[in-house]
Amino acid sequence: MRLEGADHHAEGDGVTSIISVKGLNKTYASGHQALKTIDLDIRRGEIFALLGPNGAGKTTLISIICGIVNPSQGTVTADGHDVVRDYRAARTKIGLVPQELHTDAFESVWATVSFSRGLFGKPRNDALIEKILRELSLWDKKDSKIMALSGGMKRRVMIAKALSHEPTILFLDEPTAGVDVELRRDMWEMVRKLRESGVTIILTTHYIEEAEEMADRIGVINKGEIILVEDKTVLMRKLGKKQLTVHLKEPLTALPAGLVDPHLTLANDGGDLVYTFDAQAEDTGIAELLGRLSQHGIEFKDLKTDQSSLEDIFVSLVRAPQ
Ligand SMILES: Nc1ncnc2c1ncn2[C@@H]1O[C@H](COP(=O)(O)OP(=O)(O)OP(=O)(O)O)[C@@H](O)[C@H]1O
Repeated sequence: MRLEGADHHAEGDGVTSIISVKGLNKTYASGHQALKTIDLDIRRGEIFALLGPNGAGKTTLISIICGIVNPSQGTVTADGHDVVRDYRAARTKIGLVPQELHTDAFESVWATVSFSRGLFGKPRNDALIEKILRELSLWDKKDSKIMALSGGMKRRVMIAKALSHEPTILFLDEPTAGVDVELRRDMWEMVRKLRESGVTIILTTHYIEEAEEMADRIGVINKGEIILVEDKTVLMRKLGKKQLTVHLKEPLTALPAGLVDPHLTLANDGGDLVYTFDAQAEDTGIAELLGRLSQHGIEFKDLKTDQSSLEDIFVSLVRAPQ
């Protein structure tokens, strides 16, 4: 679907940013500092995945951008509007799909979605609601009561509601939590279609595979700080390691002295030698390793290489001492 409002705001370096977060701090009344000086730009038209362990501050950050929680310090603009000073204008640019599905179970899909548009003070637009429902494969359910829908359909209704006032920014908080694999793939497809229509999408997820599959850029938040923002492909190239597993003919109880190397470990009760190397390096060291194995009379049955996943990268990032 084509949504309006594609006016551009320069980010300075030529890339246009739709959300700009500057010096954002949040300390709750309890004294807990949930966000520590966050600076973040979301580019217009991208799918941005925000990853972080439980309690890292994802919900706090999203809630501030959506104007639900007030910042202690700093500023946020959403599509050119300050989210505090210009709350109403900023809020109309944003659609939020929360994790919990709370809609009136007794209402029809049509009524739920069109009522939501009205809440933003937008005039009735049946053609638009029809378009949204068709895009989300909900059109034949338009007269169904929400309670009669499957979990996957209810989620679509939440997305339709969030899109009903034609936002340019869509937040999806854990869009596929508790959804089965097939539905998850459908959801990914739908999110891609939305992006093609010009909506900027920010999603939080616990399924790293989801970020790996969908995101253009990835931000990692840990203990209230953004510790990394990077293009997904660059991130995986830069931080990704490869592993070569050598399945040995005869298991080893220990590495021979001449083979001791920080990149080499024994696994699988001595049946495998695991060599970790930098896939980007000019010389991976594999040829030399195989030479050394033959010098020590170590024979192998098979070789296998694996690329570390985004999950491995994420775990190593949030575990690293800050
Ligand atoms: N209203 C509040 N008052 C006090 N502390 C809060 C409040 N809301 C959140 N926190 C605390 O702020 C920190 C960040 O919470 P937040 O919900 O933003 O994290 P999160 O990354 O979204 O976590 P999750 O993945 O578990 O939803 C946590 O330590 C949380 O306990």
